[in-house]
Amino acid sequence: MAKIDFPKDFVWGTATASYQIEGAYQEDGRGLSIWDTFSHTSGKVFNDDNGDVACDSYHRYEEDIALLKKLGVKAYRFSIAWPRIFPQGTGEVNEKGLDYYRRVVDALIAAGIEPCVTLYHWDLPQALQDKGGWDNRDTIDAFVNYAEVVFKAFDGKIKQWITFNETWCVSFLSNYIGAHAPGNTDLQLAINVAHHCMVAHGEAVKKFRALGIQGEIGTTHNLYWFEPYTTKPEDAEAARRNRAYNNEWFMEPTFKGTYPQFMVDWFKTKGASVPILPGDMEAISQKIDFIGVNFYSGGFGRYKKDEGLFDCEEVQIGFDKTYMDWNVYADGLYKVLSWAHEEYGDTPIYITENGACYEDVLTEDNRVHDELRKEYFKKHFIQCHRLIESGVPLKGYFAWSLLDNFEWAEGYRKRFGIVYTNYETLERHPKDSYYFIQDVIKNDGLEA
Ligand SMILES: OC[C@H]1NNC[C@@H](O)[C@@H]1O
Repeated sequence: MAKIDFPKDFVWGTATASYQIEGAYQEDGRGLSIWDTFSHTSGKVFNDDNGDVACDSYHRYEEDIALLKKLGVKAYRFSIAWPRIFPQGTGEVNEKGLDYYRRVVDALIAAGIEPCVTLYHWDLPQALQDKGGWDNRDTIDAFVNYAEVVFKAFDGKIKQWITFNETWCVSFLSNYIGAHAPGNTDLQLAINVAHHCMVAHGEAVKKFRALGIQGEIGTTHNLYWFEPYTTKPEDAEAARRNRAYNNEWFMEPTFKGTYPQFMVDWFKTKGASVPILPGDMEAISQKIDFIGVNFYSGGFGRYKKDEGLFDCEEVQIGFDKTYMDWNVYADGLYKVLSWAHEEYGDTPIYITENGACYEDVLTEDNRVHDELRKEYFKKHFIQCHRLIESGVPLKGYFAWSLLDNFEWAEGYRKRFGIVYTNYETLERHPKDSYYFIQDVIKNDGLEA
């Protein structure tokens, strides 16, 4: 065992999202989001769980910030709920909604913690969905209007801005696979949504620059590492399509202003095409100050005719699995970020989410001995160090998540937190993984 050291300026943080932790879904003028509608529709979410109360962070944010301070993080990534700022998506600003985030941001700064804010982490105002949501290009302007109000309200206080979280989830998971809100299952619709979200990202970056807002802006994509199970060309092609679904489809437009042609051609065979208007690709590929990458897993696959969207089937090769049935594939983190750096250049990278879900047991003395989650973090920290050593501009890491919270369609049964949330009492109890990360931060590294 030897100690591996991280740079002193490496940014350690944790991440959450508004709908998953805040609760208070009708408080202080908040409008309904698509996730209120989806979770209140029976059968959509495990156990018909919803985010009405969640972790009640709307009222308990000071407890959360005390946990962050004790953890020793330099930054805290959270998202702003668009429906708190614009209950109807556009129109009248709800000052009480802004006031909540003013309280959170001021408390973080007082605790010496940098706020890192995601503008869109999936809670689209239902009023906009009623007019077509992200399929309607008007939503692009509504997003930029919302972004401008928030940029101006927090200019000089929030210095790291993320436009979108996981545009793949907003588009394909929510509008083709249908597992997330609003729950559509149409490939062309999903491609439209992905495109309009990326245009909205670019237009918000242009607005950020035009207003001269202090700080840095980027976006977050969830990248996945997926390799061919054999050296057969058909397996390589199938795996490449499956990987590009999460990766190139979003990274190519963001950094090169074009869609990957092999995927455009593939989608054409499925009867779908990208609704590009003049200026869209130039907007999408606005220079960004950093790229956020959420990484959880990866795998291996091979060609199988008519299997899924890409004639590709996953091959199980014996990875350990998390409670989400995701492969524990830490090498995949090294591979995907090395690939991103090689393909897209030296834009600084932040891992804006990484973490694992396991079945946690709270002991009589309110401890959670989550050895598997500690192992997961340790394996991925080692890969982060390997990436830095290899010259990849990895600048920070945000553990998902600070708290057990509303895990979307899985409801509350799936726990990702380094702090256990008792959903009956809303008490928070740091898990062993919290203390593990606290040590890593304190010592700028770990024994590996
Ligand atoms: O599934 C775990 C996380 N993945 N990325 C987006 C977050 O909102 C999820 O909880």
